Amino acid sequence: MQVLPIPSGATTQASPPLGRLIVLTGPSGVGKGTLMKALLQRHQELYYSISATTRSPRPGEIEGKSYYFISRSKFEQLVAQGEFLEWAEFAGNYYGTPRAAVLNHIHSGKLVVLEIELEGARQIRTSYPSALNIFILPPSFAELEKRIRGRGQDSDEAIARRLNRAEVEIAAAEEFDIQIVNDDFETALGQIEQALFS
Ligand SMILES: Nc1ncnc2c1ncn2[C@@H]1O[C@H](COP(=O)(O)OP(=O)(O)OP(=O)(O)O)[C@@H](O)[C@H]1O
Ligand SMILES: Nc1nc2c(ncn2[C@@H]2O[C@H](COP(=O)(O)O)[C@@H](O)[C@H]2O)c(=O)[nH]1
Repeated sequence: MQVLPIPSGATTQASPPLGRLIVLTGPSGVGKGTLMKALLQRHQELYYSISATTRSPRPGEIEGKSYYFISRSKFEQLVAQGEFLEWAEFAGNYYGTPRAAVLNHIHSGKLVVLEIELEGARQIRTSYPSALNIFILPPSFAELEKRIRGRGQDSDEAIARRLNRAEVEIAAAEEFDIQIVNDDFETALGQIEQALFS
């Protein structure tokens, strides 16, 4: 399995600095996407990997910007072709990180950020030990449920599936390099910035 090199800190003209893979994971509804959006607004040098999914678009989501929305058969074909860096089934749909774009940006020296669920984050941790893995926690389970419901974009059934899965995901937080509680938004964002840039 291919392992991404870690930036050495020492750079020469012959070998430009290599980028790094950053993974943001945590339960659905904890605020990963909102944190990611704010991070990308503040740091335009970051490259955000757009995932492929078999989930239907939510109102306002844009093809090629929010996700690449594809059929299950197309997704399975891409899996068979080795086109994903990682992939997983979550709450009844497939999600995956397109491999080529991520590797190209890493090799051109970018910090590449992924926002993915637990199983995919575990795959990245195994395949790319040099990746920085950040786990986002809610201040409480009740607040997590409030946020998922308040988002108002999933059916009751989808919310129930996500909350069931959230218990398993939260129990895995310590597997990752850094744990950040997204209680006060600006504090959590500052902690992510500190992890990335200091
Ligand atoms: N610190 C915070 N305090 C209160 N609400 C928050 C906070 N951070 C995010 N939220 C809200 O929580 C809801 C869920 O956030 P978001 O969609 O970013 O979660 P997510 O982890 O990306 O979910 P998913 O993994 O399902 O995509 C949104 O309505 C968002 O505005
Ligand atoms: N393993 C992967 N998980 C991904 C990817 N893209 C998004 N996700 C995660 O899926 C859930 C559900 O997302 P939603 O948009 O339906 O709410 C959430 O935890 C995302 O972070 C991916 O490429 N691989």
